[in-house]
Amino acid sequence: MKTETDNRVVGIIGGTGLTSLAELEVVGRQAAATPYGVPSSALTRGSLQGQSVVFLSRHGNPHRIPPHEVNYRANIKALYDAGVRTVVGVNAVGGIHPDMEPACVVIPDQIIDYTWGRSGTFFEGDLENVTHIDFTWPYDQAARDILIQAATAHDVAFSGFGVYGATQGPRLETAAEVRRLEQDGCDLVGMTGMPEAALAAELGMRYVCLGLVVNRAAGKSDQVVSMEEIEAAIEKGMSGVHRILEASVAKLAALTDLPS
Ligand SMILES: CSC[C@H]1O[C@H](OP(=O)(O)O)[C@H](O)[C@@H]1O
Ligand code: HPA
Repeated sequence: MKTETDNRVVGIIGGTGLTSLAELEVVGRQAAATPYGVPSSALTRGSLQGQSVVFLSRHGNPHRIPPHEVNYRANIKALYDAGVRTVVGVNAVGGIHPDMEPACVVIPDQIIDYTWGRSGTFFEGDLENVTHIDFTWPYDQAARDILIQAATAHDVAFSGFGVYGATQGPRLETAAEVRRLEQDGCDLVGMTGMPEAALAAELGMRYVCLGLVVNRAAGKSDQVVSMEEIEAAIEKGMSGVHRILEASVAKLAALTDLPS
């Protein structure tokens, strides 16, 4: 597996419902190691629509690692070391905004972090300079535009905006917690968006979230959240995620100027 820097390699982090990428023409698998430990899964390098891609399964393959125990630093550093400079984080999310119905794709533009106790920075220890990265726009706008164009061109129902509320999990939220998230301005809720996005930014990588709404958030429908509902939405909506990924990877790789 190549390890030199290659801006043209796109990293895809699969989440719930995406532990592997069946359409990837696999050329190699690497059990990577980093100073922060081992990533959640082996890195799978392959070709997607002719584009060089590295795939990593956030919760492991099979899915065994809960959101609060994911080694986000190892995942991002392993992708970086594999030459990835643009990352698509695929996330299952709960819909808070009325338009965010199950099986709808969402490409958020903002995030609020409610997680705690996670190792959320590469800047620690004996540093010569304390570093405070700019994080005004957590998701890369050029990459967002590419995903939005792909969703439009391929007739995938999507929302091209939204504030992702990142909660600690692994339990789902109470209805009151979701009301508070809504009052804070959150449109969708998930458990893994942070610190993943911030760590990618710390390493100067482009990062974008491709969300799939798998349930209405707690208290936002007549029913409580069930795994059956979530599995049905994944079954229905994941094909749209695959279509967007296939249509986007080459364009994402062509984004050469990395964010500062
Ligand atoms: C009830 S599913 C919750 C699980 O799904 C999401 O994971 P991911 O973002 O990796 O797709 C959510 O964050 C939770 O980890
Ligand atoms: O409702 C939710 N809350 C938090 N994380 C989630 N991931 C999928 N659905 C949800």
